Amino acid sequence: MASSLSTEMATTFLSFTARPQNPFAKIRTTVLPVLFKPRARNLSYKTMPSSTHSEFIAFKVPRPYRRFTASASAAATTASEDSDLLTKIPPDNRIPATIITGFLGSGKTTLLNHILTAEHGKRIAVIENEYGEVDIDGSLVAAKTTGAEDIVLLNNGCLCCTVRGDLVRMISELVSKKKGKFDHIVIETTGLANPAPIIQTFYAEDAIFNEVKLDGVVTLVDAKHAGFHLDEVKPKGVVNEAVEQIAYADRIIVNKTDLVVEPQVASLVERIKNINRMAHMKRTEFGKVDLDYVLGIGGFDLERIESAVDAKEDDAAHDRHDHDHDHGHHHHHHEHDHEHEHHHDHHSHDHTHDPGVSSVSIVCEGNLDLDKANMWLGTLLMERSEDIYRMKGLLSVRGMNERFVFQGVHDIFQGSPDRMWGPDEPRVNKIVFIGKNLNGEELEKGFKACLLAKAEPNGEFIKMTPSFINVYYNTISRANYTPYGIDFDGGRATGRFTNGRTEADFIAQLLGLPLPPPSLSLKDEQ
Ligand SMILES: Nc1nc2c(ncn2[C@@H]2O[C@H](COP(=O)(O)OP(=O)(O)OP(=O)(O)O)[C@@H](O)[C@H]2O)c(=O)[nH]1
Repeated sequence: MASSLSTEMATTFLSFTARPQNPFAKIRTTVLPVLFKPRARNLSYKTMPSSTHSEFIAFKVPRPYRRFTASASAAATTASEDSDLLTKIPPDNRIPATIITGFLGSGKTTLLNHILTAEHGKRIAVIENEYGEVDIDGSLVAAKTTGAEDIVLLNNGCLCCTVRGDLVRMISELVSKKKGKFDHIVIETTGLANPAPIIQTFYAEDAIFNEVKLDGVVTLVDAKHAGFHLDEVKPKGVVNEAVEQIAYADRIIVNKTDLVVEPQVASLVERIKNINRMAHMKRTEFGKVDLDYVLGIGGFDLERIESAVDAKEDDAAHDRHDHDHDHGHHHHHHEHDHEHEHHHDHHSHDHTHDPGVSSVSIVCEGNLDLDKANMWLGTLLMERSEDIYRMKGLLSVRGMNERFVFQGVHDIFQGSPDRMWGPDEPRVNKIVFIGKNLNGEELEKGFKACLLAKAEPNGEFIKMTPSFINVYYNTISRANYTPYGIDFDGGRATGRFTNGRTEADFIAQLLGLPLPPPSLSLKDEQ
């Protein structure tokens, strides 16, 4: 039972990968729509009209997509063996793509050249985005003889704005014409690019999503000039690209360290950490890093989540109250630290003077109630998806023997089961949020409210009153699967959110009426 249940959860979580047609669209959530949009069973992908107040997407993901959202773990495959769903998760064979970003002059092209000239045996296709009519960087990038199969230039606009469509076309063309001839795509953005829309392109566009997976975002930071750009106060509504580029990074390279003294680098590093605790950071001169530091990062980078959270805990232990007002801003820079029940429970929150962009991490032991988590996350994304730049985490879900890992970029949410929890391993949830004006206490409170009471053992199902019946909606909580209905006549899961008969069934029996039909058998006109 546990394994079919976990498969079902996994399937539903996997299908949370929403790919809105317009990544700039204000709010779209991958979670809540399921509660709002009934009868979506025949849709492969549907967006409600944008004129309605809620731009929800409801979709039932067709099988082929599942393979792409899962980083198929052995555990997931094993767990699915006796299920009619996800019986086998094929390996993710999509072509990895790396985005190299960073402010003007930070060393992107230098790093790219390093990648192209190094020995790594990979055949790399490069997409170079140069803003302006004349292709300057193109001629600076190591030529084709270096091993890059293709260097494609997009030089009539910025990738994140005007030429996003070109990027989609270019990647599609690369894939359709040259598939098999290269192993990796590297995209260098302009120095003024906001990475968010570029990242979203990898999820939002079917043509790309089905063939290419985003491997990671690498951000170069100029050790000498970054502070100045981070300080820059932009007009209301205008993003500070330097901050955004750091916030979305999976890897941060603090470059040009030869131009500054150590304390300057150290203070910049601290500042970067306040914006993004999740990314791994390295200091370099002329972008000289090991190539596996920038290529082959892998979407979830779980180790990073764990170490980000752990490092944060260490920091918090050493420095419970850290007040820092160095730029005359009235930001209350402080650490919140809450010890709850035992030492694992902790969240931390950094406020910085960098337009309110900061990281929040939550660590707490316990098992999640999926209905509650679904609702909480859905509501959170509905209300705050614009401000939540990135989130990553690993969760302990009731009834699921595997760790559930997820990541999100604004309203895009993607997750899959990971390895099994160890027999004696504490089931600790770890989440990191990066975003604007995050309230750590509120996030922690919301998350903790989704945990089961400690008395409820993992995997035990409690008789539930059917507050709603949920079969066709794309949600984690399905009433048409075991163990629901185990006490019903014939032990069938009938779409009743209960072990057996519902109040309506009892009333029907008392009145001598046939039992109300389970929602599974409802026709549209019913
Ligand atoms: N001193 C020093 N110079 C560097 C380093 N890395 C790159 N440079 C130089 O800095 C200048 C800009 O480097 P690029 O690699 O072109 O930077 P970029 O980020 O591609 O620049 P844009 O395309 O303008 O955004 C070049 O002259 C590089 O040689 C470094 O670590 N130290």
